[in-house]
Amino acid sequence: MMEAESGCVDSSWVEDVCKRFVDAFMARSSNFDEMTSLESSNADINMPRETLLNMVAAVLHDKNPEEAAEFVECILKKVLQEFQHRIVQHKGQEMEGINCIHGGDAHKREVQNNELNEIKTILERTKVQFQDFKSSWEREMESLSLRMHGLSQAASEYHKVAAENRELYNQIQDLKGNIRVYCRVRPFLPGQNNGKSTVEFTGGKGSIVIANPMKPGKEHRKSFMFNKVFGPSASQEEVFLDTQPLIRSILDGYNVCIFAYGQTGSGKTYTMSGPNNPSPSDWGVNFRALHDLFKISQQRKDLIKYEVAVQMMEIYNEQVRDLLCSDSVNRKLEIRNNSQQNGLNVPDASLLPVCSIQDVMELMNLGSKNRAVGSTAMNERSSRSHSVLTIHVRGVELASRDVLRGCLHLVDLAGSERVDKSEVIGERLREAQHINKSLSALGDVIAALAQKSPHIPYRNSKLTQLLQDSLGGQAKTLMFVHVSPDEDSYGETISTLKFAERAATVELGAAQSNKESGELKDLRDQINMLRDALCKKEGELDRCQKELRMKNSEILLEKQRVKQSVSPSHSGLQAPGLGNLRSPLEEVGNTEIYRSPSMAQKSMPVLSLRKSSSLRQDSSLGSPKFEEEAASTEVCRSASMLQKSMQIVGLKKSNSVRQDSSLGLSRFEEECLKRRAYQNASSITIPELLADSGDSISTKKARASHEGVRVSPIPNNRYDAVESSIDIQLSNDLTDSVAQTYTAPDGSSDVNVSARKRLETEGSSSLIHEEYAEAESRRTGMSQQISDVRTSKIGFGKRRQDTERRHGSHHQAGHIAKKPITAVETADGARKAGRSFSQSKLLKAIKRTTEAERKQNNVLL
Ligand SMILES: Nc1ncnc2c1ncn2[C@@H]1O[C@H](COP(=O)(O)OP(=O)(O)OP(=O)(O)O)[C@@H](O)[C@H]1O
Repeated sequence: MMEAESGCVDSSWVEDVCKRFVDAFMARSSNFDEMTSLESSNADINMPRETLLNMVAAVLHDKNPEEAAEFVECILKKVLQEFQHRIVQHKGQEMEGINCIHGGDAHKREVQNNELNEIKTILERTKVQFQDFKSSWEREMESLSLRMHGLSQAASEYHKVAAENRELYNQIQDLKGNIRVYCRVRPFLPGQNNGKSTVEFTGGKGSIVIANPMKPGKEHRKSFMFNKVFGPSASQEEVFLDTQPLIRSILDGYNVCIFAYGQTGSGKTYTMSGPNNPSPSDWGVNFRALHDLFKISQQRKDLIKYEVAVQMMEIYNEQVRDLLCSDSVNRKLEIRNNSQQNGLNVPDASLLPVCSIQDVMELMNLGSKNRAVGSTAMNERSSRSHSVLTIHVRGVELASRDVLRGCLHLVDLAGSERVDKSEVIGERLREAQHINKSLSALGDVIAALAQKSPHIPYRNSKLTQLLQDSLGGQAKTLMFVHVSPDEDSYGETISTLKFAERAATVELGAAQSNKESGELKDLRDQINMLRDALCKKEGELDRCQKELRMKNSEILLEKQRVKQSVSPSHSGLQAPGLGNLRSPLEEVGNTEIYRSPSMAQKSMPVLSLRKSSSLRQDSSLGSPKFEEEAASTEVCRSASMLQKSMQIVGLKKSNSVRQDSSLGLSRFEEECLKRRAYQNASSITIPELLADSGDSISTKKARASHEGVRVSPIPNNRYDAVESSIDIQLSNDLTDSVAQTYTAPDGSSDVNVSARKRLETEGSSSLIHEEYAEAESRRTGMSQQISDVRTSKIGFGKRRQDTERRHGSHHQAGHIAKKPITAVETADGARKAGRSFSQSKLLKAIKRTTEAERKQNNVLL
């Protein structure tokens, strides 16, 4: 081996040395080869050989040969150690299993133990590290949660503030009463050009930008602002979400109107009702609103009791039709303006109560079937009428009994359309013209309202008439304006949005709740009740007045008839029709009427009854009691007649026959005797004439006529007296009695003709029976007296002398007739003076007197 010139070792020498060392090294490491008996292992070992050669060569090439051996050995040792260590590490895992199976030797076990210990140490270290990490993580989490809590609080505050803001905004809207406008863009329909849309932008804050497809460029874009804009992807639920607060306010007594406006086919019906046969997720505003109504009313059921009823109608060709009625085509309805009390603008339309959403769906299906729809080029199922679904809610607060009335109009307008585009003809064309006319009337109303014009032309169409309360009243009004995204509809879209923009500026004034307090309701009910009662009474009064007029005219007629019959030219003794001179039924006293206590009291003056405490308008007053009083009245009447009779015969009005309870019985009997004397005197007048001259009546009449003596039993002024008398019946009775007495010269005169007639005409009232009985007894008494006179002629001459002395001999017959008239007037006057009889005593007295008279007559006979 030779040294290099530069002092460096020769390369061949290096190579040789390297080789030897590497071989030695490889020999020492042969035990590893055994361990790795695999083929592949050789390749692995060959590799270090090359590497070792290179390494050793690299180390040795600048070393002296003396130091080389030592140096290389040292390196190789180190390399070997490292190699062994690595081999152990590398193979350790594989050997582990084998050592376990075969028990392994102690060394291996030791290695394993070492490794295990090492692993344990690592594990312990890792544990400690993990603990540290955990505690630091916990600390971090804690601080994070604190921060999160703060953030969530801030978020909730934000939501609260946002909700408050919205509420305040709505309140401002309510106060101003603006018509709220929500805009909805329909998606492209299957088959439509999806590529080009006129709607360029829709913003969450209510802005929408429409681009002109024919003129690109910024200047041809138009933007509009509304309360809310829903893009084509907005779901039915999203659309309804902002409508919900309005539904709640219906239950608080507000009137709400939601109407859908837009060109034909833009999605109005879809928004309001949903597609045909909708699933709950497709439900339109109508169903959702009612669903909410029932839900909220159910939640409030412990506080307020709600009743919900539904009306559904349509305006087709300017006619309002009931959609819930089978005969809707023929039944035309009228619209009443100016908020009716019950909130019904169309009171004649069917109003059906509903309790659940199912009821509503059934009714709406029925209504939809009855609605006028047709196919146009623009829409396969186009609504040809404006449909109005009205929900009436009435709630009664259980505690205060306050009444809330709310009403919701859901209006799906027919679509505006260009007749050339919709290619309609015939009936469809007529419908389109009506639709466009009414929509333009709506536009006029909106324009007038926006300009605060003094005249709002509501009456120009049925549609504006129907919406009058919602557009000009105190309702909350929301308009859904619909646009189609397709390019063809650009013109209609712009005009629709302009219309909506104008509508948004309309201020309706603050909405007002229809709440009626319980007390007010009671008072109103009372007023209504009293008004009804008053109407009834007025009706009765009218009827009574009519009857009274009729009776008065009857009396007048009767009076004229009687006047004619008793005129001076009429010389007959009999006064024809005198017995018919009757007072009206009420005036003579009908016991049926008197059964009513109030009528009894009223009738007391007629019957000369003293207002008795026992006959007060008291419900305890039994009719028998009254009959008793009425019977006493008859006694009164008899007593009054007695007075009259006494006057007729010229007796001075006696104080002893005062209408006084102190009337003594014996005194009364005395008076009765006098009365009998009168009766004798009065009843014998004509018989006396007959007996005196022996002439017949006709002869007597002829003679009287020749002498210029009027033989009229009742002079004309008698009737004036009758008329002036309150108790016309009393006078009539007396007149009848007297008249009948004169007409029966043979003593068989029927003095009770009038009573019998009354019995026939007025029915079998106990009063008339009594009267009849009394008249009958009087007749018997008079007949008796006539026959008495015939036989005895007691006192005739004296009475005649008295008569002649008072009235002169020429007027004997006339005087006889005149006396009763004066007597009647006097008796009436006395009665009018208000003196009353003690009824029961008088009744007894008269009975006793009659008995006494009868006895006396018998004696006389
Ligand atoms: N938001 C929407 N999503 C899906 N489809 C819609 C939507 N809006 C409308 N449509 C569909 O568009 C079509 C026309 O809608 P719709 O009948 O509601 O229009 P319209 O405005 O009521 O028309 P018209 O005034 O002629 O009655 C229907 O087939 C409907 O299903």
